[in-house]
Amino acid sequence: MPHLNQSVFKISLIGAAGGIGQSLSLLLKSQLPKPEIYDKVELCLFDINKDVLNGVMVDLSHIDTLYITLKLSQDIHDCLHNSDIIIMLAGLPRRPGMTRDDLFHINGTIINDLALNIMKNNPSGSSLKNISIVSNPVNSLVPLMVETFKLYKREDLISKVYGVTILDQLRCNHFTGNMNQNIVIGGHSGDTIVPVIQDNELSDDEKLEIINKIRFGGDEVVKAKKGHGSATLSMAYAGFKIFKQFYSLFTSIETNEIGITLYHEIDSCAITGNVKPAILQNVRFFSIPMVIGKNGIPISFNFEIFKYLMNNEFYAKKLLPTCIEKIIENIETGIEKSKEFYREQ
Ligand SMILES: NC(=O)c1ccc[n+]([C@@H]2O[C@H](COP(=O)([O-])OP(=O)(O)OC[C@H]3O[C@@H](n4cnc5c(N)ncnc54)[C@H](O)[C@@H]3O)[C@@H](O)[C@H]2O)c1
Ligand SMILES: O=C(O)C[C@H](O)C(=O)O
Repeated sequence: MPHLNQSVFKISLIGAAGGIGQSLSLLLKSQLPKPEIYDKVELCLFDINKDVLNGVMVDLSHIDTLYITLKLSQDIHDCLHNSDIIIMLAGLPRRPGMTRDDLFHINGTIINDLALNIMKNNPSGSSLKNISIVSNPVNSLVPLMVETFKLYKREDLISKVYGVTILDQLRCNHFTGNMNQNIVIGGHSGDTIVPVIQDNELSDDEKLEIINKIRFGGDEVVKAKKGHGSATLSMAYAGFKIFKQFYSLFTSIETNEIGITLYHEIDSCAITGNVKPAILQNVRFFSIPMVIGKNGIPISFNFEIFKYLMNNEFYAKKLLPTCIEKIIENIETGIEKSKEFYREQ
């Protein structure tokens, strides 16, 4: 709950000096509306690249949304302490020829450190409501963080961890030329991305052509940037859509729940809603439409789309089994690594 005197809603951006970090900071500082149940918003920026971060901070500070203050954190503890939303953008982006899984070795270590620091700075009962992971590989980093919280018996944090997969939805809208008809579920890399194209006019081959454009949209950007990183601008725009929704959930009076599609643990026992389909029996994490309540935790998952998918051979026999095989492998990679880190600590 906000404090009575000058209550502050704190958003922490880790990796704020990077390509996504700069653009997303701009959108948050310039576009977030005044909070209704807090007096002000603090955008807390952290990055190991202090020189760039300082420049970004000074630059952004001239934007005249006076109810949003900026803070450059010198250390991660200061940035995470008393946070309401933590947005994780830190880590290596891909270069041409790399897969997202190739980033796991380095970004996995960064995520593990972050998980330990989140636990240190946000005791049970703290204001923390949301931890969103943008860094890649999302499919493995989310399980790594969730499992770390489990190993340290911080169950209070588990359901607040989300993987940001919305860029695939934007690409789906772009490549199909349709904003509302098709949803994207699964994970966030190659075959684990499952755009559900419900257009009876298209043959399976025509659908597959569009699906592959969506699946490899990230590669298209990496190639076009010629070694200068991966998607940053479209990611910042996509991320802002999600964070604006979370912000409204937590800071406005009227919004009591939000409907959103994110990568999350789908085994949480506290969840009600329609039953997890049999085909996902061994899948612990998946991106699926869900409803999130005021405390930042899913109220229900919506597996409705599986009725369509299981009656459609193209999805039931081809796309889903390949997605599931790969996503289970990615999840295992994250979980095994968290156990390895735990044993070493
Ligand atoms: N989920 C998605 O859809 C999606 C989309 C695009 C990019 N990404 C991923 O997001 C991540 C960031 O991408 P980017 O283009 O902004 O990269 P970038 O290299 O431009 O920025 C990353 C920033 O992280 C900082 N950093 C590195 N280690 C850190 C640490 N331990 N603590 C704090 N800061 C640290 C760097 O100094 C840098 O400023 C990458 O892993 C990329 O693959 C995900
Ligand atoms: O492709 C990447 O490595 C970045 C991101 O995951 C994307 O989909 O653009």
